[in-house]
Amino acid sequence: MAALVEVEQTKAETALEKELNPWEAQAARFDFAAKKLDLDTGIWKVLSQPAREIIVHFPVMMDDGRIEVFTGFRVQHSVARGPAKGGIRYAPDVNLDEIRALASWMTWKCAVVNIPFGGAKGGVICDPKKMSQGELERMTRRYTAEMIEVFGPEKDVPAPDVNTNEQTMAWIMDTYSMHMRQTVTSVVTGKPINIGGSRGRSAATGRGVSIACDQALNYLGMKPADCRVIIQGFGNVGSNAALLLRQKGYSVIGIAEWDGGLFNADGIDIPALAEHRKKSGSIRGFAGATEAISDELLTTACEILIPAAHENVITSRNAGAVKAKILVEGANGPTTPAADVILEKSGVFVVPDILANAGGVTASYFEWVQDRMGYFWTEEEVNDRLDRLMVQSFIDVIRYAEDHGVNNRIAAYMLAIDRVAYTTKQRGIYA
Ligand SMILES: NC(=O)C1=CN([C@@H]2O[C@H](COP(=O)(O)OP(=O)(O)OC[C@H]3O[C@@H](n4cnc5c(N)ncnc54)[C@H](O)[C@@H]3O)[C@@H](O)[C@H]2O)C=CC1
Ligand SMILES: O=C(O)CCC(=O)C(=O)O
Repeated sequence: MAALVEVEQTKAETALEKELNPWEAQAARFDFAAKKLDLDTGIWKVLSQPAREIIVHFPVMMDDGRIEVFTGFRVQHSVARGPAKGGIRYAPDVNLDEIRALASWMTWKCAVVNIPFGGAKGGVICDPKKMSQGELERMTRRYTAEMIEVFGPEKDVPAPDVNTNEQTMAWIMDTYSMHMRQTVTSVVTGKPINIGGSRGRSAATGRGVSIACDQALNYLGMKPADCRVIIQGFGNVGSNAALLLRQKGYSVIGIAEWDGGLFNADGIDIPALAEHRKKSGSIRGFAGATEAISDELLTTACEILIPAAHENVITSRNAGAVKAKILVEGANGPTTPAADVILEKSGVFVVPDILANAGGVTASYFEWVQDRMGYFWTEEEVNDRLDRLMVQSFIDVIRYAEDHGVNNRIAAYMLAIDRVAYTTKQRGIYA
């Protein structure tokens, strides 16, 4: 048994040197952190695989009368600490390895912020940009019906992720409730407020990212007024982080989107940009900044870089050119293990995804709690609790990094694995 771990851990160290897909990247970091923790071999085996993987192929009637068959996934990595929790994404390139990685990151993320959930993620292979609202609704409802035994307030609680939103969650909640013959609001989080959503949830991931920036600055002895910020992705996470950071006195000088970037050395008027995007559907053509090449913004001089779009954008190809002092990962898995090695050598302070973007699931936890007690908090109450939890989690990760002499990412994994392993052992494994 010990020999198996040694072989796997040597593999992990080698894997940290080359580019990996998100699931391999997760596994390499998990193995590396597990080795540092001297994790029991049996528990290592339990936590190195997802507990459940569900794949469904289901028909949807398209607007023109055609029948299309879509493939959907739900992966539950762990339910040791509570019901599985995690978002659902819609994109053409969704695949099982990606969903596996995202599910396991949810396990670690919930453990880092110490909320009573396990980890899951779902996805459907589709191109939402090419689908009507009606098609999206029918696809969402059928996907939910296929997952009716999988989802549940005590089993698995979905939330929004890339290309899904409050409306998607409302459809899931309604479909689930139809099958249960009663309204079950706590089956999803990230819902509209009038049907059991929480105040503060829609902006919570961006808010958490902004708190992570404040904490990093505090730790490094820097001030918001001296900070230029560049953000990749102006969706839920990126736009809310940008709005809040600007309010706090940071200067957001660059925004990178899939169809082009914007740059203004004096700072971009973010509320005006959000309004422009709402009206035109794109950040392009915004009068308050000059056009920039999206990929080049990742390596433009700034104090804080926030990838908030998707995985594997900071790789061994561009990590050496990153000029930011601080990398705050709004997206899940934006940095590859090979890039980690380069960033560490150049002294970039990394706030890893499983800490930096944990504000969303934390507010989801608050929403689930409020739904179950049927009593709702003010936005101020939600934000105060979120703030306290994010600050404490940041302190916990930094302390772990200092105590164990590891970087912040490995520290966050170690802290999370330690908590999940403890609970897994405590619950026992006999059926
Ligand atoms: N929504 C949430 O509460 C949470 C989201 N995340 C992660 O944050 C990231 C973004 O998620 P959301 O903001 O929810 O998704 P979203 O769908 O609202 O926004 C994503 C944005 O990224 C842009 N984008 C796509 N490809 C791009 C590219 N190549 N370059 C630049 N921009 C690009 C899209 O146009 C869109 O504006 C994902 O990694 C997601 O898993 C993490 C924690 C919670
Ligand atoms: O709010 C949630 O439950 C999960 C959000 C999510 O998908 C994530 O943190 O990656």
